[in-house]
Amino acid sequence: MEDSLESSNRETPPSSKSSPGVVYTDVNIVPEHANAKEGILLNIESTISTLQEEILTLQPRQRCLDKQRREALDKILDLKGSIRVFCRVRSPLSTNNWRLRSPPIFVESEKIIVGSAGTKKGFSVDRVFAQESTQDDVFMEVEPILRSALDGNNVCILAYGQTGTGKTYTMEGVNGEPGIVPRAIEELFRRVSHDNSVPYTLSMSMLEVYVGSIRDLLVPKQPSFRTAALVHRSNLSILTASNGAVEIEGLTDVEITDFKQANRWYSRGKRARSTSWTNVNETSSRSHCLTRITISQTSGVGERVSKLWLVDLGGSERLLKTGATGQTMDEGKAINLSLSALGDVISALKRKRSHIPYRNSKLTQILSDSLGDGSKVLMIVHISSGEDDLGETLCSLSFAQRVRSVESNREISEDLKRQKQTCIAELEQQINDIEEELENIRKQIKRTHNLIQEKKQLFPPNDPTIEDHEGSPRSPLVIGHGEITESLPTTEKTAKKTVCRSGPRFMASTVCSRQRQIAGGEVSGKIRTAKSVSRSNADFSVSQSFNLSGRYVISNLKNAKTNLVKFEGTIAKGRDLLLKCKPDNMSHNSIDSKSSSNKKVSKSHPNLKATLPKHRRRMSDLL
Ligand SMILES: Nc1ncnc2c1ncn2[C@@H]1O[C@H](COP(=O)(O)OP(=O)(O)OP(=O)(O)O)[C@@H](O)[C@H]1O
Repeated sequence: MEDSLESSNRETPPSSKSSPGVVYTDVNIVPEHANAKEGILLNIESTISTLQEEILTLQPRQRCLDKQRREALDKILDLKGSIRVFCRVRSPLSTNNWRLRSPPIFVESEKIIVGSAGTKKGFSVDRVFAQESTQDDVFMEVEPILRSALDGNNVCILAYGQTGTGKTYTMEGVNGEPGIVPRAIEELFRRVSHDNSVPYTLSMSMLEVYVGSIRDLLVPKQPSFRTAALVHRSNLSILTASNGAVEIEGLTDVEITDFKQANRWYSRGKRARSTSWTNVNETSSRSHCLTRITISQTSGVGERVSKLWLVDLGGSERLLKTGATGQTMDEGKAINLSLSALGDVISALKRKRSHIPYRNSKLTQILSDSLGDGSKVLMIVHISSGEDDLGETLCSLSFAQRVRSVESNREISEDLKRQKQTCIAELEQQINDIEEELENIRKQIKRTHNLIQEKKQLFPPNDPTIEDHEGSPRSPLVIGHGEITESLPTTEKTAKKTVCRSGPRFMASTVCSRQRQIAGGEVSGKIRTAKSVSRSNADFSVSQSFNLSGRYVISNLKNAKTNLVKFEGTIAKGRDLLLKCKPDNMSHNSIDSKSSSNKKVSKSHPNLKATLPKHRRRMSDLL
């Protein structure tokens, strides 16, 4: 038997010993050399396939851990309560020698005691930030709720309080001490760029509710827009879908791709806010300012959209004290009315009333899908520790108490409180452990990806598919002059890039743009029939946005299709030729790649969320 094999080997002329998948372009290359190279190549192919399998085994674990993390976070937020109230105290507003008097406010970690006229009154909140608290301290407590927004829940963070007590300071911050909004955006980007398991798209809108009207703060300022835009920005109306989802007609919604860009938009919005001078604050906000970050994530089960509302409420004020007259007084009255409506809504939600009075103000109407079931609400009540502000401080704390009413009515025992805290601490530890393991998995996946890339670099970067496409058939492996050319050009990852992500992750088309692209004429038709004072402006913006995103998506799909045709053709040839060399490996690779690239195509066709608004304008191209 051995003899016969040996003799057959001896008898076989060198040329016929070559693999059908190998072309010798240099006549001087001896077949043994070629065989050795072929062996190396197959070895590399096999290593790549092992590495790819390694990634495939890590990914389910990653998903499983992520699910466990979400569940633990949900439990924490449930234990803490879906509507929470913090209180931030600042030094007295008035400059009247306040240091000489004893401050009327004493703070504990979850309680504020106000002493007045010989009596003391205690108010419980979820967390108190004393005067010396920093922006970091506040953000640390806020941060977990942001994770909840990334997990798909609607989240609402509101700054409430007497005028001049630091609401804008907490939300916006000042130079060198950024507030919650910029920090939250930065944190979202940090988390999103870290998480390679799900593609996210973020977009941003800003509006103010000013004396009962809604104004778009991000409306573009190009001269051609000016007249229409001025009308438009103060005449937005609220639309509520049958499932309760809320949208604001014609509100500018910009896709944000990184923190810097988002910050530029945020600065633009801040500049457009209505502020004026009052006795207590030189730049008093005369409106409620709402920043909305829309988070869309695409996973195997479809698209999930959540909203993060960051709200700097107008100051609650005693009109006499602020010295407001005329327009400023009207603004103050409007602010007070809508704050009272907000208190009613939150209180009704806490008491699980069947009727929630959302429609009593524009503010509560806008936030109606982000205050109720499944949403997380955080209200930061601001107070001044000055004696002169005692009246307002008591009002604000009573408001806080009302918002927390149900829980504070049945004060839980110390024992139960301790148990709850232990449980929360355990869950937090669990989350930390999970995040540590997730981080290791992410690193491992990244390392493996890099290794795959390194292995691939052993193949020169020629693109054999181009020649195939042009009718010059090419064998999958070309060995000549010591060169090794990769025959299977497209890996799972590059296929994914071509089809799904020809731009950076955040540049992926948004739900709305994709929806518009598919719904096409239907969308513009709907917008045209919508009642809007600046209808022509809205139409223009929408169609402009549609054309841009439509062209972008269509060209991507065309490229993807062409690449797939090339890819499949090459794989078929490669498979036929290489099956003889190493059938198992090759068939496995090619089938894998093919099915995964098919998946990418269907993935690039988004699973549309029908309830999403079709009228939002995307202006990222204007930046
Ligand atoms: N905790 C704080 N530490 C330092 N400075 C603060 C703090 N809180 C507020 N300030 C400063 O006090 C001034 C008034 O604060 P801010 O404008 O944030 O109040 P506000 O509650 O938003 O008022 P309004 O309701 O009138 O808009 C600002 O100059 C702000 O920088």
